[in-house]
Amino acid sequence: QAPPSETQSLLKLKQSFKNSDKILSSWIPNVSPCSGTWIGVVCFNNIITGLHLSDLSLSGTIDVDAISEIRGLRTLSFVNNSFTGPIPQFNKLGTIKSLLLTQNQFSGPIPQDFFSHLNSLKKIWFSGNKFSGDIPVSLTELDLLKELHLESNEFSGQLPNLKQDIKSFDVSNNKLEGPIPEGLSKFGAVSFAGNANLCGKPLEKPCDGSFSSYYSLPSPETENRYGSGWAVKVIVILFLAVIAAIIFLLVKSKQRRREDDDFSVVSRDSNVDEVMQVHVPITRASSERVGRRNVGESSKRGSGMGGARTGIGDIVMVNDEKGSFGLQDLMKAAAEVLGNGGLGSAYKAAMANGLSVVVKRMREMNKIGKDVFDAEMRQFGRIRHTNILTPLAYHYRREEKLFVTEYKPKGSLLYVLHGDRGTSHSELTWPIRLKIAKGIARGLSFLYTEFSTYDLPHGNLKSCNVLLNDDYEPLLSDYAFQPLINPSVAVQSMFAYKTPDYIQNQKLSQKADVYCLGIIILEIITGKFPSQYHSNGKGGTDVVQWVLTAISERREAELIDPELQNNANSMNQMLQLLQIGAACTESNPDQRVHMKEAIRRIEEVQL
Ligand SMILES: Nc1ncnc2c1ncn2[C@@H]1O[C@H](COP(=O)(O)OP(=O)(O)OP(=O)(O)O)[C@@H](O)[C@H]1O
Repeated sequence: QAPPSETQSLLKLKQSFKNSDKILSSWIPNVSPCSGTWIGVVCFNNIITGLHLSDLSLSGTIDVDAISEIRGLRTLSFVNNSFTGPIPQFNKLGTIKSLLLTQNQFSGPIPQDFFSHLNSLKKIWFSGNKFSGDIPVSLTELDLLKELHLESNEFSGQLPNLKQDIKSFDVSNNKLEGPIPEGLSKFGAVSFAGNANLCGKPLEKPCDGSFSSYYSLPSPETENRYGSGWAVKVIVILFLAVIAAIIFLLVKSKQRRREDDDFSVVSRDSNVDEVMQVHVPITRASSERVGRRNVGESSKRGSGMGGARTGIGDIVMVNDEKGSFGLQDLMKAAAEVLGNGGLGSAYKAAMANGLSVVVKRMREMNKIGKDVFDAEMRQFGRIRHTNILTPLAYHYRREEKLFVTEYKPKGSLLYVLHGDRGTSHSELTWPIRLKIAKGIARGLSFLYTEFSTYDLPHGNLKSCNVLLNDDYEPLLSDYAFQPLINPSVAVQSMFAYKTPDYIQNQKLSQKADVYCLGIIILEIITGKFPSQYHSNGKGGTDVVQWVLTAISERREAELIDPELQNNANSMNQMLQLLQIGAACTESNPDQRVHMKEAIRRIEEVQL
């Protein structure tokens, strides 16, 4: 039991939030916060060690005094909520190790001495807010700091000289300027991208004379040694280099403006944008409601200027097994909105040559340079496996990337399992469901070889990312994206980040993919929509908990989808698959089966 005073503190904290009555309805006085029922409260040996209040749409104020009364608290997460205003006084929480505020609307400067008494801090994630002003210099005092994520804010000024042994670092997309301190130059250029005035290693932009104030001027001794003639030569060379850089940038920006214009048809069609706000993941009818339209029709600018100037080069084909197409073909295609997922919006384009494709506008991949993106896409384009959806083409712009795949008329496993309960659903017999489970396992086995060095060879495995061929052979999509996506967005939109591994310990390994596989298996066998797919956990069935309880009470048979009842002879095999799903969703990743073992066990299940 947690001390009663700490229960009171949490209830005080709850009061400080808006709308918490519903969202934190599980926080009630007569039940211990460590009973396992209080949403977001993490305990170890009945000591409250973490508050993981992510993805809950919380807003209002945060009663930091109440939090400071919880003595064992080490992790505080408010990731992806709606808090606004200046940073709360978290600097009162002297023993905190992880402070995660990513994706809120916090704004304004952070006091320079904010971190001075937070000596235990290891992880600071403030990305995706509106923090401004200088990055606090007191960060340099945090000896234990391992992860610092400040990307996508409005920080300005110079980077402090951080000398700690930081493992994960990102300040991209701010307004920082000046040289990158030597201790930080070990991080890749993507960690600094989107700051127009940063210079030095690892950016390709050397610090020129305009930043001379950041460097010590040559000492009189050096002056004497080389003489003033040497200084004049350096100044002339620098001057010429600056002129050359300006000409280069002018030419580049002209080119970029042209690329932007070329793509105006697809990316700036205001009507398409408007309807793409609607999230329509399950019913196919929803796309029909939105209606059909020729994408090129609604934008004069696009059908005119874009059409005349663009060539096939605007779309880069990485796999031409279905034939080649260009931007013009896409512009003339009839478009239907399919949905607006976490990584971007998707629409179907039916081209005149009979080929229908899905164009996915990927948001928040702006960390990636064109060359790296091109190399990744070409690697994806070379994949040939029965259970993997190979992309056809891509389009790269700085602010937006498009990803084109073949349209699969049967839709996703999510749609077939839970969508309009039409004929497709009744076709989901036990043999078909087992075929789907085995196909998913084979696709994963392939990805685990092809992307074996990735932390997350899939990373976004869920039933809407399992498409079905006409014969129900499954095809995995949206795989291996993690290295391409801005971390703050990955946290919000990739399903691996919704696993207990990440929610409780902010750690991700290949075991997170195993957990996601487990959810799909339980979904296939129970026919239930997993509550895990909702970011606030509301709606659907908590399949993991339901299966765990039923197995411990030896009521497994009740879990099988009633629509599979007439496959009674295969009951043992269904229970065998259910047990694999349960093993994959074991909450402790160390005790969870490995992907290889899970795949082997799925392959063993007989009809
Ligand atoms: N190639 C495809 N053929 C047919 N339907 C597709 C195809 N690709 C995606 N879809 C469907 O279009 C809808 C929108 O897809 P999208 O990938 O944008 O979002 P999502 O899968 O719901 O979420 P996320 O972005 O997290 O993967 C989904 O229902 C998906 O199953």
